[in-house]
Amino acid sequence: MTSSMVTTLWRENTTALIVGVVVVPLAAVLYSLVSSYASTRPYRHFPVASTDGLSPKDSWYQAGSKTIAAGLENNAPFQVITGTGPRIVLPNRYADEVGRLPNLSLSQAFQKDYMINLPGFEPFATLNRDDHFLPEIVRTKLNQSLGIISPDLVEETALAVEERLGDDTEETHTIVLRTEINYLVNRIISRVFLGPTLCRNESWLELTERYSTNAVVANKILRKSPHWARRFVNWMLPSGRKARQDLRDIYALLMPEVEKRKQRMREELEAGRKPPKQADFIGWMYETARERREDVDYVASQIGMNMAAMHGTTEALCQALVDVCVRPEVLSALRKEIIEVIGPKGWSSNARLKMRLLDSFLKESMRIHPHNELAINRKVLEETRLSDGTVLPKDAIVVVAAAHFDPTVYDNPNTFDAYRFVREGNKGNSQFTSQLVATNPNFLAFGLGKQQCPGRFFVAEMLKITMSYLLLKFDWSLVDGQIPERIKYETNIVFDGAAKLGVHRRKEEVDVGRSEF
Ligand code: HEM
Repeated sequence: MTSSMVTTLWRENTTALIVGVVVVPLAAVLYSLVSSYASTRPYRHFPVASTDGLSPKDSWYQAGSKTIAAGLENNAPFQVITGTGPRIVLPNRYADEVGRLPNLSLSQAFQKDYMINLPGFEPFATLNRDDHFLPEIVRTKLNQSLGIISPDLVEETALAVEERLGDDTEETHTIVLRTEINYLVNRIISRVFLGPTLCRNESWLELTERYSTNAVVANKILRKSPHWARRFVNWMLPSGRKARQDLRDIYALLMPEVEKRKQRMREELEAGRKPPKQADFIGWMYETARERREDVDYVASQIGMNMAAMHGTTEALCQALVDVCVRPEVLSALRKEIIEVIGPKGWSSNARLKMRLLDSFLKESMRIHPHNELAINRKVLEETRLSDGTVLPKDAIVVVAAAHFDPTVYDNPNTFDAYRFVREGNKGNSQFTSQLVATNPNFLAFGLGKQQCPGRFFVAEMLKITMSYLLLKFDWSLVDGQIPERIKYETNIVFDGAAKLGVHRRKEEVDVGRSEF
């Protein structure tokens, strides 16, 4: 090798080294910083809300509700600065219009909030696919199978309640509210999605609960971390590591079942037979994916679906029980209605529709204790001009404020009135619009418009069956007169994990486990 060749080789190696060690990482960091800045920069033309002299971001994290209230004082669109970037908040009068706009996306708004590109968050990614794979299965397969699902709901509720709360105890005992209700809901939902064997498999129930807790904790921390550092933070975080391990364990547990069910469906479909009419979420996913010729991560999708179904239902059921404890005068009226409806023949397909007071009570409970103060979370896919001229920039995230406490919408909005929606249903033609499952700008617990919650019919059925059980078979009481605390995070509100309720077995007046569907 000549000396000039050696020099050239040295130069090239050095250049490669500089490019590899300095330029590429620097460019990556710069790119991250620029995209991080771009995604967190406030939008032009929308005032930024804050309160208590805090910076906008601290104001959002430390006083989310007050920040929203401060912003709404001018009754015009404004923005808040969250950990995942600015968000435009629209007063409630925009709800109808925003719900109907075609170029806004719920899934894309959630993709940003739920770190879908990071390892360990795959179930959130499947839930929020752009092609609406899971919501479509709920809308088509699940909702059309409600008739065949109800007997399973009744049976699993009976078994799970008896196992967890006991059947013959004479003493009042205390339960950790969220833990018990979450177990019941997970088990009942898993019965419908996965059948009677897996839904009683303790490893499945434990792992799904643990994964969702770890993933939610990790997500909260990641939202507060700088955009560019999230991949690294996720790698180091104990909750992130645990969530990834939980996920690996769930894959090991569920994958053989997925293969078995896919095989069964394949055989049915290839033989030209219609798959049997039964609740089987994996089978439904297989059928839908086959029609669309798509690849699906069945395990991640199943967990994503369980989480979507479990979270709101657990909070709603916990809240309903607390509301019963605080308002014992409503309890006897609720029991009377349940006995009248299911007493003669047990559960039947239209029992749910006949429980008008329970329906109104549950709706009032969700109105007055919303799980989130903001609704209709959407990403703007194309610059959009609203009817009053407000321009929503492309890629902006928008949300709409609820009107649950607006005195022009609800009489005495701060008073819990179990009969509120029964009365409303008695007026004119509003029997349907006053039901728990009805969505409108005045009641946003299930969102509104094209992407409103497709699981709400299933929720209504499930809540009525479980509440009937829990109210006829048990008396409920506050522990030391303390109303269980709810914790606010940004504008989300959830029950404290340590909150407790007293429970005492009572003699039910009718056999609440009987059904004739
Ligand atoms: C009390 C319980 C529940 C509450 C409060 C609740 C609430 C919500 C809300 C607020 C949304 C967003 C809607 C929007 O922005 O317009 C949503 C979406 C969704 N919910 Fe529920 N939900 C509950 C239970 C369930 C259940 C049991 C299921 C499944 C069986 C489910 C499946 C979904 C799905 C798939 C979406 C996404 C819809 C889409 O992207 O088009 N939810 N839910």
